[in-house]
Amino acid sequence: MIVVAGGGAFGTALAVSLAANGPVGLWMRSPEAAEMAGRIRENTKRLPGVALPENIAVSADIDTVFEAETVLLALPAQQLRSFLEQFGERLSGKTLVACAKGIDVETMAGPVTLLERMVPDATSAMLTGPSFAADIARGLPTALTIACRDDEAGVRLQHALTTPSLRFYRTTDTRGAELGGALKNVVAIASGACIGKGYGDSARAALMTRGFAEMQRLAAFFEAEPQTLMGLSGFGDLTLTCTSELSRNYRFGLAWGRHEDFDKSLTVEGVHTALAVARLAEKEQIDMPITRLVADVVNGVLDVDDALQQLLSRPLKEE
Ligand SMILES: NC(=O)C1=CN([C@@H]2O[C@H](COP(=O)(O)OP(=O)(O)OC[C@H]3O[C@@H](n4cnc5c(N)ncnc54)[C@H](OP(=O)(O)O)[C@@H]3O)[C@@H](O)[C@H]2O)C=CC1
Ligand SMILES: O=C(CO)COP(=O)(O)O
Repeated sequence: MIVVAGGGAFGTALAVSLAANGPVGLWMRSPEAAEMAGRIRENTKRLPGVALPENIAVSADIDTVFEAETVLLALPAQQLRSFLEQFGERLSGKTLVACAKGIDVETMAGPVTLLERMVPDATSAMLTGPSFAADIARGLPTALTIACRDDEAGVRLQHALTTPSLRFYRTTDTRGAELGGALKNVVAIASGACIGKGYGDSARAALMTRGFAEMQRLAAFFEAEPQTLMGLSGFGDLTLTCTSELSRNYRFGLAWGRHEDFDKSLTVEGVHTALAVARLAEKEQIDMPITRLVADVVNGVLDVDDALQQLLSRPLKEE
């Protein structure tokens, strides 16, 4: 049986979709939340309004994760390392699929890299691509990427995870998949700020394009395949996240641009990823001005208005 570890919006939505194929487990860390979701068949805190099919077994017992052959790890990127520190040994030999989009601030590693380092004898993969939990849970058509270095395991996962509404494309380029998924969140914050500030759609298109150039530069440094960045996990997710108010990263940027508060309990992966990538880019001398400015605003070194102005007044150069 497949077990989804992490009962947030995304984990719950994936479990709902996978339930169309057969029984699936959903592990939540909170016994109270698991008990309630199991009883009323709804995850009211993280994915309200979506009924949980009867063949989803909701549990807070971590043994249900250890008993599964395939585990989808649907935790925020900054939580994955501590989860693996705690439980990694019990996950060896399994197929582990990271569903987080971000770069760990402490180690500057993406989710698959963390899995490979911390559970070396597992088969590590990543599920990514343009997809809102709300859309998946409603059964709307969604195309995703499954990235796995071991292509045979990738084929198995592609078939096991495909449902009538979720369609998986496959790649062995895990590095490109994790970088695209992480970096698009940073550009989405900048895009939200641009719209929130009232700079308009043309300015956003420019930001998205220059942001994509940054993503490609970092990916090239890590020898990721250029076509991965052009695909669902890069360009596809960048487009979705920079243009939809369903995105928390985009809405966080909108609030920045409007000088409004933002709900701190929401997961906004781009904030931490901007800090990690800005440090990495500085260390490796990679030109990533949008990421740098988002990180400067996060760190309180610049205010949003100054950051956007700096972007607009960069030296003239070739495209
Ligand atoms: N939501 C979406 O549309 C999409 C999300 N993603 C990615 O999925 C990842 C998760 O996001 P999402 O589900 O939306 O986030 P949510 O904020 O909805 O939920 C995060 C979940 O992780 C749980 N959690 C946090 N830390 C731990 C831990 N140490 N051990 C166990 N559980 C933990 C939380 O538990 P608790 O409730 O107890 O706090 C919560 O249920 C992110 O990387 C995101 O980028 C990818 C595509 C779409
Ligand atoms: O990754 C996502 C869409 O593909 C979800 O975006 P947010 O995390 O910004 O809500």
